[in-house]
Amino acid sequence: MSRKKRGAPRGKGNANPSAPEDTRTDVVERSDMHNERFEKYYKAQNILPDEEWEPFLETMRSPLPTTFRVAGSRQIARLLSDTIKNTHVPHLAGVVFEGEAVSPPSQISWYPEGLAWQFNVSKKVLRKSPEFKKFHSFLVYETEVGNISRQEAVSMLPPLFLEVEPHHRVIDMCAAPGSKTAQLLEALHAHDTLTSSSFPPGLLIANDSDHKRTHMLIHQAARLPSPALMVTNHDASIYPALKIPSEQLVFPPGTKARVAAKKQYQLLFDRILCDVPCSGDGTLRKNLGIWRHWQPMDGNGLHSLQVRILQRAMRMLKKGGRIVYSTCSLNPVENEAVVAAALRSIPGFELIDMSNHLPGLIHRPGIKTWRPTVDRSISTSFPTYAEYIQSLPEDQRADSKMLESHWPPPAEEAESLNLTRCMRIYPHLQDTGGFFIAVLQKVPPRRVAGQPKTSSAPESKRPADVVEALETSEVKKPKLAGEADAIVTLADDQAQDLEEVDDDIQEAAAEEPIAGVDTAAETQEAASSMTPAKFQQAQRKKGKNKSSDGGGTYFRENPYTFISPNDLILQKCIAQLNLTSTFPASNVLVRNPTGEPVRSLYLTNDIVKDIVLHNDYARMRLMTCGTKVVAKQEGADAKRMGAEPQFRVLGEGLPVVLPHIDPAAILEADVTTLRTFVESYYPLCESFKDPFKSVIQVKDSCSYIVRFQPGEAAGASLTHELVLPIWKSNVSVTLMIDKKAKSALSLRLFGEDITTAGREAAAKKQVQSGGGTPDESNVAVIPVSSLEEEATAA
Ligand SMILES: C[S@@+](CC[C@H](N)C(=O)[O-])C[C@H]1O[C@@H](n2cnc3c(N)ncnc32)[C@H](O)[C@@H]1O
Repeated sequence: MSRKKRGAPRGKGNANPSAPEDTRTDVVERSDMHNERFEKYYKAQNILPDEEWEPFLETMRSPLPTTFRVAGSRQIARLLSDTIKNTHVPHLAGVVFEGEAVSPPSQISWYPEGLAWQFNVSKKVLRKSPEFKKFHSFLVYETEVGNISRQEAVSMLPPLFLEVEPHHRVIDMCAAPGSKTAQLLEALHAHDTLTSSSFPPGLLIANDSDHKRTHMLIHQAARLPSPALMVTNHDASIYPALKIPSEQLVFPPGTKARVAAKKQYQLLFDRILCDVPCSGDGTLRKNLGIWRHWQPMDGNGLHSLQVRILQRAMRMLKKGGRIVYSTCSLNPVENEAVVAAALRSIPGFELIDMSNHLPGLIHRPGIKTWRPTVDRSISTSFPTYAEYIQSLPEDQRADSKMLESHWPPPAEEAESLNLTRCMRIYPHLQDTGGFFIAVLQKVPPRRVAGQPKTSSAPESKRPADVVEALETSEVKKPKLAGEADAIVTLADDQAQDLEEVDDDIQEAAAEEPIAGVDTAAETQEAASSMTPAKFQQAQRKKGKNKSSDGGGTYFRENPYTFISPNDLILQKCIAQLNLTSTFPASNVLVRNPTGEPVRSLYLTNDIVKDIVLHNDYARMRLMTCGTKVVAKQEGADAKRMGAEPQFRVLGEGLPVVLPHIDPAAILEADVTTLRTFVESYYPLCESFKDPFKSVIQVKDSCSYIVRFQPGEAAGASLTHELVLPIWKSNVSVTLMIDKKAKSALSLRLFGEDITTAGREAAAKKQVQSGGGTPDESNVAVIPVSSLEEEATAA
């Protein structure tokens, strides 16, 4: 019988960002895969017709197929997907392991352009079958370098329903660990080419309330460096209103320039993802411990936070904008109930029908009625909230943890909310996890013939009494450790900030700055009249008086300082790296207490710059923004050259700066040259063949960019050009890419890991498996180290 480890139910630990992750690893046998409460509760919810109940449970008990997405820019993704289709799949077709046929990977039918794959192969096959072993190491390496993202199939859905475009302003409210953030970033960078990254005009803010988990986001995002990315660390339900300068907006005719220049506007978003913390019972197939611990009060307890996060998102959305609300729970209390509560409390939104958006995706409509339970054992349930409240002794009513919004709205209203437009994904339908998605739209401005574009459209209001009834009833019940109150009161607080900036024309006409937020003038004044260190000190002081959001901890990150385009070091860098006049020198920032360009330079696009300049970074709880493109070369070689700092383009930042590098400064090379670079850490200049050898030998010690042209040689076929950074020392040259990226490249080009590290690892394995002493000629003398260390040593 197979033994499985228990994983952390999604959202359990997440709901409380300060709660430690559940890392217990108790073992769950297949015979333990039953939970009476689960079955009783979901049968009562009527989520499935009777005849589907057994297939549903049976699928829940079977292992989830391995699924992955080919990531990166579209062109890279297509290329890699073609490699899988044309090289790996034929190689894996017809594999027989221990007498049984094993199916090769197949494309997920509903994923656009066939860029997502799945296979159902046991670990034993992956480890022991030579064919699958090779495929497995291909996956491992490509995952390491960010070209492949292992992600549950259903988790790929929300970004697809958001339909992000490069100009969109997007926020991912609960983003960590960041698999969906990566997808959103890819959509923002859809116009990238194989070798260079675009500067999309749009924005992606990836937020998570858990400070530690925001570092996962930063790590994940480093795989697709973007000048349009910001990572913040806030409680999404009270996400602060961010300001952008007025120049970004169109003013109605007649607006005085003085008024326009003074005005700050709240940044509203085109697309918002609310992939909220949830009880996670849709992940039962991989988080087997849920079988033991599932109980309905988890969902009941999360409902309030989920509503508040969705309400906050609705307050931050542009007219015509779109929100995707998703959970990996099947519980209507965390799904339709949340959507209904949010729609009832904030007018002007509607659920949109996207049931045909992904042909091939099988899903079921949202449900219009459900039956919340009020105790762990599901022994009591009430058809309506009123009946439930009546059942309680009067002195206990105020302490009840259940809200009216846990119950379905009256039938007629449930109908008018179009809850059936929500989408439920059940595991047995397409061999996936369980999932829920709702797509909400803020009703777009209605254009009246002859009216100017900036005019405000009338809100499509739901009957005021309905909304009021819901809000009043919720306000009356402070429950769940103060959460219930917050559903409405927090949203209302912020509504004062936000609603007046809802319509373009109103925004432009209003003279008053947004209530409750520092004005940009204040921030700019503070920033310009203080050194960054003093500014940070002032923030610290502020922090002492008022505990911050996002976990209530004081915010300790370094400040962000945009350096002058005329800064001497920046100018030197521009000259050294042969950057042309198109390089956006005024969008370069540094992150350190002094605000000097001492180590690394980051590049942002204009909207990120505007946000950083007009908002207090500590109030934003900004963890990072833009992308690191240039770093000071710290090696002995650089030091030998005197006090003059030397800078080099970072591999991760190269696609972003490449369009701004003088083409004449880019060195040309072929596949044979590439092989020499891949085979050793520091190939001597003389070990290359001409013409590259003569070119590199006479170069000064410095950072250079090499363009490797497509071609076939040295046992490899390079199908597309490759542009990589190198560092030239006195007599040797180093390829400045991470050693894992180098191994991945080697595998892709040469079919094996010919890097020093790869050969060392293979030799070690050979010794361990009793294969004898490795062939000395194949083993490098230089110990395996990270590339940063290698570069330093160079
Ligand atoms: C379901 S996970 C998100 C998964 C993520 N979207 C992805 O695709 O990788 C929920 C996340 O919400 C975060 N979270 C929990 N409460 C939050 C809150 N109040 N505000 C923002 N994030 C929160 C958790 O830390 C967790 O990372």
